[in-house]
Amino acid sequence: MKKVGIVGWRGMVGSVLMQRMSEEKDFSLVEPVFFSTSNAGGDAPDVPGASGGKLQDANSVDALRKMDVILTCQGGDWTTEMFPQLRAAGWNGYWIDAASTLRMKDDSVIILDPVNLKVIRDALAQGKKDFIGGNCTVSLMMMGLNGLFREGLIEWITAMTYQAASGAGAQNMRELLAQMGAVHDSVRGLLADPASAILEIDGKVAQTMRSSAFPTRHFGVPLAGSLIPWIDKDLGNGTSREEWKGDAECNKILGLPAQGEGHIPIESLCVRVGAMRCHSQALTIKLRKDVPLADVEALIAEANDWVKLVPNDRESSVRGLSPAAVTGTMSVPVGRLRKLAMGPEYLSAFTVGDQLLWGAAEPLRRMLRILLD
Ligand SMILES: NC(=O)C1=CN([C@@H]2O[C@H](COP(=O)(O)OP(=O)(O)OC[C@H]3O[C@@H](n4cnc5c(N)ncnc54)[C@H](OP(=O)(O)O)[C@@H]3O)[C@@H](O)[C@H]2O)C=CC1
Ligand SMILES: N[C@@H](CC(=O)OP(=O)(O)O)C(=O)O
Repeated sequence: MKKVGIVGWRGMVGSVLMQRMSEEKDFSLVEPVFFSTSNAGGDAPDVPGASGGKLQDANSVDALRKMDVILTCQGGDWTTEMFPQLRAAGWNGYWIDAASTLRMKDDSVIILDPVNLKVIRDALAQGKKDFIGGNCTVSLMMMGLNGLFREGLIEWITAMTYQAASGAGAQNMRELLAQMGAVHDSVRGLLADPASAILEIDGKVAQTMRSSAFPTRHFGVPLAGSLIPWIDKDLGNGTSREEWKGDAECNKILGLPAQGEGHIPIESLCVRVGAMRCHSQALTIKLRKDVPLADVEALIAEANDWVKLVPNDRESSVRGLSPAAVTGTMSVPVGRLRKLAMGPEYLSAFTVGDQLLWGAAEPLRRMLRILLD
């Protein structure tokens, strides 16, 4: 059995990964070895098929190099620190990672097997060893539009995103809830009185959100009752790093060139909203040709086991196409599909997905399964 070193298992993405690996009985197929950056020597978690044992030191090259596979959700800083040391020490195992650090390196493959299994298999055949999970927004968009990508029908895309607090980390999810609570607390009395004036309530809410006592340590600004129209670093050219990833990662996942012929331009405007762990995206798609809407729907619906076509009517959309409906599930609904007034090649779509499942943990555990096949 392959020795699989699992790093970052108690973090937010790691916990979801552990959950999914348990559900799918992945632990019984490998010899799992758990690592910690903070508690080496402590008790390893109990998992089906491998109980007991002690946590190994995630900062020890000697301990890590005994592994056949390293599966990490520990974060980019740890990858930056440990990955080069391990490879320099001659370690030749498989590296499966959630962090963005190595995604765009020539030697690495961005993994999303329902979309790019061929790219992954070709890379394995070439002896590549570094397999990196994609950005959550990109992976979810590609799961939803899998059928159109597969048929080569997409000329370009613009994505307007509505990204959940979880994408910024566990502390940010907590802060969003603290902000919601602070807003509610500020008008609790007025809300209890049915005769109170809505403009007074609204004024108090605005005052609370703008006050220095409002909990904004992690987001920097209010998110509850508001939104944040910037995610990740400022690249200095009017785009955010999150927006840059849309184009760069999507093309790399598909094995397409970074620019020029064959490249699919993808423009984004990425926005943080007060959802917990589901990213949503409004997409405008330019098709390479006029394809009947019924054919587009069929291609989307049949592309993989998780995409779900939502009829473009009010009731189906508000019930089935929201973070509240999708959170904690593997489903990637796609709806609001219609041709646009700009011409028969222009299509609108809206998609939602859990950014900790298909957006982060799931592609990693599936990559491990591919290695075990
Ligand atoms: N958040 C997201 O949406 C996504 C994240 N990723 C990537 O995944 C990586 C990990 O992200 P994420 O899971 O959010 O990181 P977390 O901060 O939740 O966890 C990372 C590590 O922090 C340590 N830690 C310290 N205190 C705690 C605590 N109280 N509870 C749990 N862990 C703690 C743990 O290491 P130890 O046990 O060694 O102390 C843990 O493995 C990042 O590289 C990120 O870029 C990728 C896609 C999406
Ligand atoms: N940046 C994403 C989350 C994330 O971790 O992305 P990446 O894996 O590309 O760093 C978000 O905030 O929603």
